[in-house]
Amino acid sequence: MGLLQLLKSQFLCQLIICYVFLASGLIVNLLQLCTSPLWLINKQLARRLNVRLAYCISSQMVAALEWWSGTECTLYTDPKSYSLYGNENAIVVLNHMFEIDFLCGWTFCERFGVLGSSKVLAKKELAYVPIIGWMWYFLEIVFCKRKWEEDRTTVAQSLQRLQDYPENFWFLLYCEGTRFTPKKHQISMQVAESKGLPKLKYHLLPRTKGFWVTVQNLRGTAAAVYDSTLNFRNNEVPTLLGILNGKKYHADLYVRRIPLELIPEDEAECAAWLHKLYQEKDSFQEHYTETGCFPGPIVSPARRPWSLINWLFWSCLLLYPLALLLIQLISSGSVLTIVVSAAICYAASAGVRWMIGQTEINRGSNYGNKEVPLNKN
Ligand SMILES: CCCCC/C=C\C/C=C\CCCCCCCC(=O)SCCNC(=O)CCNC(=O)[C@H](O)C(C)(C)COP(=O)(O)OP(=O)(O)OC[C@H]1O[C@@H](n2cnc3c(N)ncnc32)[C@H](O)[C@@H]1OP(=O)(O)O
Ligand SMILES: CCCCCCCCCCCCCCCCCC(=O)OC[C@@H](O)COP(=O)(O)O
Repeated sequence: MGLLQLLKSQFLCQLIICYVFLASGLIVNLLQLCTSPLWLINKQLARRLNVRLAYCISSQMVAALEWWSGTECTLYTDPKSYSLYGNENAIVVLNHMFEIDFLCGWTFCERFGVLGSSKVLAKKELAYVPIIGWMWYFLEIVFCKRKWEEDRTTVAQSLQRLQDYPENFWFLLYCEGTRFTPKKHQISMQVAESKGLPKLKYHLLPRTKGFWVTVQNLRGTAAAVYDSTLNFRNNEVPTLLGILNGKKYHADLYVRRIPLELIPEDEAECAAWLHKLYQEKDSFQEHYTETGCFPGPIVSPARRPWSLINWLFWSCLLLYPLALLLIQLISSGSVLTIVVSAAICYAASAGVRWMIGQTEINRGSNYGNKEVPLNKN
């Protein structure tokens, strides 16, 4: 292990990174809150400001992936489509198998200049995660309860609000609705069987309603669906804790651009189209397992310095007062102040650990875990 790698694996370094993330995140959340009156006066300006403020938070996590862990991300795509990435609105359909798949998604957003504005159809529980969830509120992220009776109107309304969004955005949709586990896979394949659909090996059966409602409400707003399939080299199982430890991974992403006009408007036909798409995605994963690469040419965009610059900016801004505070604390010699400060540090690190826990599959929800009564036709 090299000296740098040893340094990266030190708890103190990770604590400092988390402190910068936490403190800057709360400052940004506060600034976002201050933009509230602006929404009434100049909504488009408020949106543009929030895109930049959100970038300050999400790009720190991207910097951790790209610059701290040195994780490499390779893009397999058609060079003709490549020039359109970042220059149009798009719906991104991604497989949901890895704890850091959202972070790899963010990395590609960063490389194509749409990180601050990118959106997702997210489970409601994530809205309450401090910093990220609060940031999403100001980004007009679409939340769902994963209860169609309630979601059908709220999701459609939230999507319609994006029709005049002033910046290009990518809208991420995990059609599987939850992360892959062997049990969820087994149950969803029972559902597939009962519906007469072919079995999938690497994906859960996609939930089609969210896709249909998204496509219908973003017609005329988004130009295409980016069908994206992600995998990691050497059967790695990447985690956010691994990233913080400085572990380097290698992500491969295969993206196909599908113009929105090609997607059927009728709900049943749209659902059948999505099922076919997932069968194709499954075959790409099979190809990856067998050959170690996706089909198609590699056109990888280089990482940009902005996420690193943003990170260094916040680190300089926040580490200096922290150092002063520590010096004052130690020189004060007050046991009570030291104990209280240690307790605050402990609470903050427990809070960050809880946030990291939100990304862990073994702490995931029970959605898709329950056997459903099947009507075999
Ligand atoms: C490459 C570049 C990347 C770019 C990245 C861009 C942006 C990044 C931005 C942000 C990154 C942050 C990432 C944060 C991640 C957070 C993500 C999440 O929170 S994922 C969870 C929430 N999202 C979804 O669930 C979306 C998919 N779900 C749907 O679309 C659902 O339909 C729904 C709208 C949520 C409604 O769900 P509900 O369960 O109520 O209804 P359904 O109709 O779906 O379910 C009933 C239906 O399903 C059948 N069924 C039953 N059991 C199963 C099962 N186990 N598997 C599959 N199907 C099942 C059942 O028979 C019913 O069938 P039918 O429709 O025929 O009646
Ligand atoms: C600079 C780096 C500092 C890092 C330290 C702090 C890290 C804090 C990280 C908080 C991240 C919170 C964002 C959570 C995004 C989780 C995405 C996700 O994958 O959600 C799962 C859902 O899709 C499905 O849920 P399940 O039904 O599988 O359950």
